[in-house]
Amino acid sequence: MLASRQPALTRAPTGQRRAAAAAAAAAVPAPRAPRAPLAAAPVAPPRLAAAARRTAASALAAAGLAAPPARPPRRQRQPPRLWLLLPRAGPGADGAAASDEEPPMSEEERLSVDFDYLSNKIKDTTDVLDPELKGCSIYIIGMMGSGKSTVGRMLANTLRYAFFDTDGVIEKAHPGMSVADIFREYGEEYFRKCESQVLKELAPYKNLVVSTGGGAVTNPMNWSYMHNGIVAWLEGAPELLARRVVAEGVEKRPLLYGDGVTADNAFGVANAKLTALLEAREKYYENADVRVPLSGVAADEDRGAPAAVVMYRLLTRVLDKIEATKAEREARRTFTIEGLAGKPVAAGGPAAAGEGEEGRRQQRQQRAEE
Ligand SMILES: Nc1ncnc2c1ncn2[C@@H]1O[C@H](COP(=O)(O)OP(=O)(O)O)[C@@H](O)[C@H]1O
Ligand SMILES: O=C(O)C1=C[C@@H](OP(=O)(O)O)[C@@H](O)[C@H](O)C1
Repeated sequence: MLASRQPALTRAPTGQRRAAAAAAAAAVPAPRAPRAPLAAAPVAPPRLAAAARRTAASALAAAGLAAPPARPPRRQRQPPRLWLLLPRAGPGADGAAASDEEPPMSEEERLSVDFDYLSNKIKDTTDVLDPELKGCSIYIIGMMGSGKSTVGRMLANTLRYAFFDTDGVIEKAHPGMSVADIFREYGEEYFRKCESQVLKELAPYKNLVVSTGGGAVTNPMNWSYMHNGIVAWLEGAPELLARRVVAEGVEKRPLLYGDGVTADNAFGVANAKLTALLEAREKYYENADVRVPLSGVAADEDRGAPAAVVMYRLLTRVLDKIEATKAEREARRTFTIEGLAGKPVAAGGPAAAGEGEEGRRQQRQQRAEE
């Protein structure tokens, strides 16, 4: 097995190392066969995909995390019940009821206040995206507090994917220790090795949503793992992120906490550190396949868009990306040759323009036009 051939967590004390290796082995079984990178990867045979789903579910159970619900037939799916998270639509939300004085509600605002509207949009987008994704995993990157874990969990439920949070997996491999404890006890370098190991072991699997730690993007090896799936960057202003991490308690995030941080200066310190970190890391985040803005409109301007809206934005951007990639591939496959009266020709020349009777008819017509 991968974990036993290659000690996963090399610097922990022996007892912990054994526990960590066992947890890592339980969390991520060895891949059966090496996988090609995403762009070239064929869809896994159904049995392999089902096996990956099963192993991911049992890995979750082994890690003490809730397994995703069994996947019901697509047609029986209900939209997620999110109305506790979002205010119900007010007057004017349906556009028609808006009075003359009220300006019409923008699409973005409507998504934030009209649960039924958002819910239908999520369902429609998921129905189109699902067959296009073909089980391709999604990796979520972004700074601390951008909502990677919150949105990732929601996304996994929506896509019926298994969910992994790299910080969470590392904590499970170190029973009783938080990320902050691991930083304090073994140092950041050790933590980064664990982070890489988790990404490496998850990389061969499909049907996963993986929320990464904010610093995972700085290691180039991690990109080689994450590029087995689609990488989405949750992009938000440091001030918004600082408000969130302070509200949650900065002690949880060792890079924002330390001597001299008090309740009074926590926001200022977090804001300054997040600003500096973002400046240093932006060039890495920019390698993402899709960028998902966190900005909110109207009443959400200060707190950012609700998590369900962020997830919807992510879904639409992933779909756009897949469609753009397909169109690009198609454009590369067909091109025109001067003198052929602007007729598109498939890659490989006129002989490859088409197959069967229609292909032969096209070739006859091209020859006649020449
Ligand atoms: N869209 C959102 N709107 C409001 N609060 C959010 C949103 N997304 C996340 N949060 C809150 O921000 C904090 C950090 O979120 P989390 O998902 O842990 O971020 P990350 O995993 O990127 O560090 C949590 O308290 C979470 O509840
Ligand atoms: O930005 C970073 O370097 C870190 C982000 C944290 O994860 P979140 O982004 O989930 O807070 C965690 O991995 C660790 O504290 C380091």
